[in-house]
Amino acid sequence: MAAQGRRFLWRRRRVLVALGGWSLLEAAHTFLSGYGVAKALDDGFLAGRTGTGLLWLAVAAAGTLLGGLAVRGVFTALAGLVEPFRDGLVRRAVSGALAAAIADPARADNSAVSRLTHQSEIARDSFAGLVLTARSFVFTGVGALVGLASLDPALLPVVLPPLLLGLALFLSTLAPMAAAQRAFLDADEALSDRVGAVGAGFRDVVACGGQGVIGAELDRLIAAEARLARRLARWAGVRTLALGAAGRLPVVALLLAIPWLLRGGATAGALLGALTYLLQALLPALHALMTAFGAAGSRLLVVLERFRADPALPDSAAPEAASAFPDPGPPGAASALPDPGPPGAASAAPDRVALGAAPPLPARVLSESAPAVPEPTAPEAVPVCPRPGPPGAAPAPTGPAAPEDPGPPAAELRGVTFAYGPGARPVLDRLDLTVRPGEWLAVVGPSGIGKSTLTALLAGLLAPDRGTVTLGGALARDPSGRAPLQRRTLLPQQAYVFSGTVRENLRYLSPDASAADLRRAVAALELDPLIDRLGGLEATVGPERLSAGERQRLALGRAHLSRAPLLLLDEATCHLDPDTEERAERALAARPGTTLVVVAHRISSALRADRVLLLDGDRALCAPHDELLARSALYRDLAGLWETG
Ligand SMILES: Nc1ncnc2c1ncn2[C@@H]1O[C@H](COP(=O)(O)OP(=O)(O)OP(=O)(O)O)[C@@H](O)[C@H]1O
Repeated sequence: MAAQGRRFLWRRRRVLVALGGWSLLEAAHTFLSGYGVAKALDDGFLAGRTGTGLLWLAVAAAGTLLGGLAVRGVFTALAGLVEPFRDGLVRRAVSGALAAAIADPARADNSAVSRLTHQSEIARDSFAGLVLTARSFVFTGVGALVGLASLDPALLPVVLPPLLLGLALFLSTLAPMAAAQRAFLDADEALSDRVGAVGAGFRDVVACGGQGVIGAELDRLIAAEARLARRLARWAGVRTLALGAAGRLPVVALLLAIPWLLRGGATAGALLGALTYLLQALLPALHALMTAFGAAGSRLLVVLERFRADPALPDSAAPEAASAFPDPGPPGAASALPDPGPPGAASAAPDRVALGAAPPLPARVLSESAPAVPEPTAPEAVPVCPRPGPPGAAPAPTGPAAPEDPGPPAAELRGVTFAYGPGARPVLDRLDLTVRPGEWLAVVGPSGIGKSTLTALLAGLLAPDRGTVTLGGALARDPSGRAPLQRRTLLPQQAYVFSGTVRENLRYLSPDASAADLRRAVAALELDPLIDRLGGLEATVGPERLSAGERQRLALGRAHLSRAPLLLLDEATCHLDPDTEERAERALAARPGTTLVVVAHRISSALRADRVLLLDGDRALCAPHDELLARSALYRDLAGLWETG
C-alpha cells in the first residue's frame, strides 16, 4: 500500500509543489509571529522606541494576513489531491460491484456499493485532514525552529529534546492505537449488523422462541465492544500524555532554563518570542496533528483495508484496481472479474416479517354477546364460532379424531378486543371463538381485516386489550408477557431459515427430536427430494440460497417436528403450488393431536378445513364452507375472486 501511495503522490507532484509553496507562506507567518514580538520588545518598547515596537508588531500582524492567504491556497491545492483519491475509491467500489453482479447475479450485493461509497467519503475526509495537519505541523515547525535559531541558537537545545521525546511517545502509540481502533470498529459493526438483523426478524425470533439464544449472543457482542472501547480509551490516555509531553514540557524547560539563558546573553524579547512560538504555533499544530493521526489516521487505515477486503471489489489479481490510491484510469482496469467471496453476513439474517404500520381499518366483529338474531339487513349472518356443542353437532374433523372428552378447547377467545394503540380503532372487537382440539380452522377475510392480528393473539405475541385468549385452558400469554412456545407453533408468511445445516433448521423448535421423528416429518412433508437436492441433512443452507417456497417447506417440516399441539399457519404456504400446499396442510392436520389454524391463501384451503372463520369488519362468521357460501355475500365474493385469481 505504501508503494501505491508513493505512486499516487508522484503522479500529482505538481499539486504537491503548489501545496509546498502555499505552506512556505504558512512557515513565514509562523516565523514572523515570534520574531516580530521579540523585535518589538528588544528594539522597540524596552529600548524606549515605541514607534519601532509598533512597527514590528505590525510586521507580526502582517504575518497573520500571510497565514490567511496561505490557508486559502492550501485548500485549493488540496482539492487536487483528495478529490481524485475519493473518485478513484468510488469508481473502484462501483465497478467492483458491477463486475461481481455480472459474474454471479445471484450474489450481487447492492448494499456493498452504498457501504463503500459512504466509506470513500470517510476516507476522503480523513485523508484531507491528515494532509492538512501533517503539512501544517511540518511547516509551522520549520518556521518556529528557524525563528528560535535566529532569536538565540541556545534556545534550541532547551526546547528540542522534550519536543522530540513527546513526538516519539506519540509515534509509538500509532500502530497499537490503529489496531485497537480497527478491532473496535469491527466489533461495532458486528453488533449493529446483528441488531439490525434481529430487529428485522424479531417476530420470527419470538415466534420460534429464540429470545434466549439471541439475547445471549447480543450480550456477548456488547461485552466484546465494551472491552475494546476500554482498550481504545487507554490508548487515548497514552496519546494525551504524549501531547502533554510534547506540548507542555518545552515550555516548562524554557521557563526553568531562563536564568541560564539570561546568563548566556539571551534577551527578554528572545524569551518572549520563544514562548510565542511554543504556545501560539507549535502547541496548536501539535495538538491538531495528534488528534488527526489518532482519529482520522486510524479511520483511514481501517477504511482502506475494507476496500482491499470487500467482496464487492475486484481481488488483488487486478493490482491497479485494487490500489488503495486508485487513479481514474481506463474503465478496463475495473472490469476484472472479482472473486465475490463468501455471502455477506447480513444475508444470513432472519427473513423480514413486518407487522405493517398502516393505520388499522375499521373492524367491528360481532360477538356472541351481540344480538343472536341476525339483523334484518344482514340475513346471511350466522352465530359466531359457538363453543363445542353436543356430540354430533360439530362437523367431523378430517384431522386426528377428537377424543371422547375433548377437555378444554385447543384455543379460545372470549370477548377479545384489540387495537394497535390506545386511540386506534380496534382491529378485533369483542370476538368470541372456540377451536376444538383436533379441529382444522381456516381464517379468511379481506386484506388488512385482522387475520394476522388474530394469529398473533392466538400465539400469545400480542395481548388483548380486553377479553382473554387461552390455549388448552391456560392463558396464551402469561402475565409476564411470555408466549407458550410448547403449546403452539406459528409459521408466518416469510419462513425463517437460518444459516446452518438442514437438520439444524428442521430441529430448531425441537432440538431433542429423535432420528425417527425427523424421518417421519420429512416423509410426511415429502421433503426427501428437496433435502437430496440441497445435499442431505448435513448440508449447510442459508436463506439466500433457497427459494421462498423451499424456505416455507423447511419451515413446515420444522412445524411438523415440533411438539406443539396447536399449529398456526399465517399464509405459510403462499409460495407453494396448490397441490403441494394441499399435501402439506393435510400432513400437518394428520399429525397426531394437532389443531390447525390456517390463514387461507386460496379458497381450496378453506374448502378442506372443518370450519371457516370469516372476518369482515362488522361481524365475524364461523361455519363450514358450504354454509358460509350460502349465507355470506362477502364469502361468495371472496371465493369468486380466489377462483378467478
Ligand atoms: N404493527 C401494526 N401497527 C399498527 N397497525 C397495524 C400493525 N399491524 C397491522 N396493523 C393494522 O391492523 C389491521 C389488521 O392487520 P392484519 O395484518 O392483521 O390484517 P390481515 O387481514 O392479516 O391482512 P393481509 O391479508 O393483508 O395480510 C390493518 O389495518 C393493519 O394496517
